[in-house]
Amino acid sequence: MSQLRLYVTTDETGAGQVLDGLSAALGEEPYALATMEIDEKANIWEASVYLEDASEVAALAEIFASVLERLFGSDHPPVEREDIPDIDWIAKSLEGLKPVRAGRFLVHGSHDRHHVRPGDLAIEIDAGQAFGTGHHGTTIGCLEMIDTVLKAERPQNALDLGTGTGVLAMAVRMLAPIPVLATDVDPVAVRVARANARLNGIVSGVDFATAPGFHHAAFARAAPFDLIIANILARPLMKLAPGLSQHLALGGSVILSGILAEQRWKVLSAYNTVGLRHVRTYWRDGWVTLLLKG
Ligand SMILES: C[S@@+](CC[C@H](N)C(=O)[O-])C[C@H]1O[C@@H](n2cnc3c(N)ncnc32)[C@H](O)[C@@H]1O
Repeated sequence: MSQLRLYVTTDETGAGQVLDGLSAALGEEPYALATMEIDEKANIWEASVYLEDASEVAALAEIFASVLERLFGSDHPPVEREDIPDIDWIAKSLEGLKPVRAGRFLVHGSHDRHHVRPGDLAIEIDAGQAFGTGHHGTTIGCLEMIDTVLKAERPQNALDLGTGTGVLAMAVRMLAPIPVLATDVDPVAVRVARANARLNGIVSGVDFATAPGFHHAAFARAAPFDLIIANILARPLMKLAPGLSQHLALGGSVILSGILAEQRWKVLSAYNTVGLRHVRTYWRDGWVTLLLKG
């Protein structure tokens, strides 16, 4: 809904007096809409009232003028009007999300399609109800690690545990035409991931399932996995270590993220216990992404 602003420009004392006067005249509730706009450098003080219903503007302007007359006499500064256009705040916040490069991938919002260059593996994701726009250090770490692993290996299938927006499952699928199982404990994330895959032209090859950990029939059907990626937090990752190793093919690769640098030894120890060895670490913004081998 667009807004209107009625305001008067005075000095600091005057603006304070006008706000007090408006407060008394309008009562408690509308006063919530009365504010002070200050440009201290230019010494401009504006007492304003915002309203959303244009039909109230004449009545409000009259009240405003009577407050000014009482304070400053008939020669008071004029009440001015500003029409404030509608702003799509969601679109505005998306504009702030710049495209992210990680490995050969470019993760971008729909507003940034023009940044895609020939040769980019472009993944389009708009910020929404699931984690994974590509901006977090853990997602970037996983994308870098996926790129590294798929340059060196040819896995026959993959699991993306905690898929969020589906960004990692899509990344795998863009580099390797293999079946991918993408799961999340959150049904909303699964719905978002499925929609994102379709938006990116991935209409087959990725199975989505809502599941906490490994509790879903889809795992039994698809396991063992040659590549498992899990960007969850350190504590759940440690709990998932036995289940994860049971679903990993012999010699398979595991990418783990969501781990703060200081937590990495505990996570590595939990995975050493189930027979995985550490191969590589990627650091980003205080987060680490680990590559392990079964
Ligand atoms: C940090 S986000 C990662 C999203 C995306 N994979 C990425 O890398 O940007 C973690 C996701 O894991 C999901 N999750 C957390 N615990 C889980 C569990 N035990 N089993 C499956 N998914 C889980 C959360 O709902 C969330 O969507």
